[in-house]
Amino acid sequence: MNAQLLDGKATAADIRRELTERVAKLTATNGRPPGLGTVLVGDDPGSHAYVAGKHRDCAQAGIASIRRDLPADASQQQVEETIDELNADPACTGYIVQLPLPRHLDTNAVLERMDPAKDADGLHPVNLGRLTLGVEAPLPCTPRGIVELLRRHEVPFAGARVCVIGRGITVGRPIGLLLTRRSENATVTLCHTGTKGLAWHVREADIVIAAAGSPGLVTKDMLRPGAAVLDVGITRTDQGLVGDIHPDAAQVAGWIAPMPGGVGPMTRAMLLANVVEAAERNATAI
Ligand SMILES: Nc1nc2c(c(=O)[nH]1)N[C@@H](CN(C=O)c1ccc(C(=O)N[C@@H](CCC(=O)O)C(=O)O)cc1)CN2
Repeated sequence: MNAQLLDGKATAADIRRELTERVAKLTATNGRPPGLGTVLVGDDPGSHAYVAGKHRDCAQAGIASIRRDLPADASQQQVEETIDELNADPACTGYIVQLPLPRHLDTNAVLERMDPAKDADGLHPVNLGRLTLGVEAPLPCTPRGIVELLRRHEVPFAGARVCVIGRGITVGRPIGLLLTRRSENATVTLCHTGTKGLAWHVREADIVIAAAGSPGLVTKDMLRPGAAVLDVGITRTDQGLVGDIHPDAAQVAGWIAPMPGGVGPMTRAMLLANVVEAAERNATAI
C-alpha cells in the first residue's frame, strides 16, 4: 500500500494565506495589528527554535510579536511578573508560555495566572474546562492542527477508532476531548507508558496519533492496514530528529502525517488562527 501524505507543510501554508487576509482586515479596522506574545524560559534549543518559528510566522502574516525571554534560573516570581505584564498589555492579543518550563518552576501556577481571554494555546484551566464542557474556547494548537489536517484531507473520523499514544497536556489529553465532541464523533483510546498491550490497541485503530516521544515506537506490524498514522513525537538525536512512527509504517498505512512536515507546521498555523480569532472576538465585543 502507498500511504497518502497528510501534508502539514502545504496545508499550513494555505491556512496562513487565509489568516493573512483576516489580519489585514483587522489591522485596517482596529488601527493596529493583532499581537502574539511568547514567554520563553531557559536555553533549550528546541524551544528556542519553536519560538523563533512562531515569530517568523507572525511577521509573514502581519501579526505583531512581543517576545519575553527569561534566563534558565528565572524565579517563579519573575515568570509571574512577565505574565502579569502581558495580561495588562493592550498590544498583546494573546500569548503562549513555551513548554516545558524548567523543572524548578510550577507550570500549573504559571498557566493559571494567564488571562484566559489571552491564552493563545488553549491550555489555561478555564479553557481546558470549556473544552470539556463543549463550550467555545481557544483550542490547544496541536490537537486543533490534527483535526484540521484530517478534515482538509478528508480522512473520515466520525465513528472512527482513534488510538492516541501519550498523555501530555499539549497533545494527548486534549486531543481525546476534541475528537470525542459530537461534531467529531470519534471513539478515542488514550494509551501511555502504563498501557498493557499497546500493540493490540494500535492494531484496533483506524487513526493512530503517536505523541509519546519514543523514537520508532509504532512499527508496521502494529498497524491495521489502511490506518491513518500521525507522527507527533520529536526526539533530537545525533542523527537528527526522529519521530515515534517507524519509517516502515508507510508500507501499511493509508495516510501518513510524517515528522517533519506533518503535524508540526499545523501546530504553528493553529497558533496564528487562535490569535486572529481572539482579535476578531475583541473587535466584535467593542
Ligand atoms: N506552549 C506550548 N508549548 C509547546 C507546544 C505548544 O503547542 N504550546 N508544542 C510543542 C512545541 N511546538 C510548539 O510550541 C512545536 C513543535 C514542533 C513544531 C514543528 O514544526 N516541528 C517540525 C519538526 C521540528 C523541527 O524542524 O525542528 C515538523 O514537525 O515539521 C512546531 C511547534 C511543545 N511545547
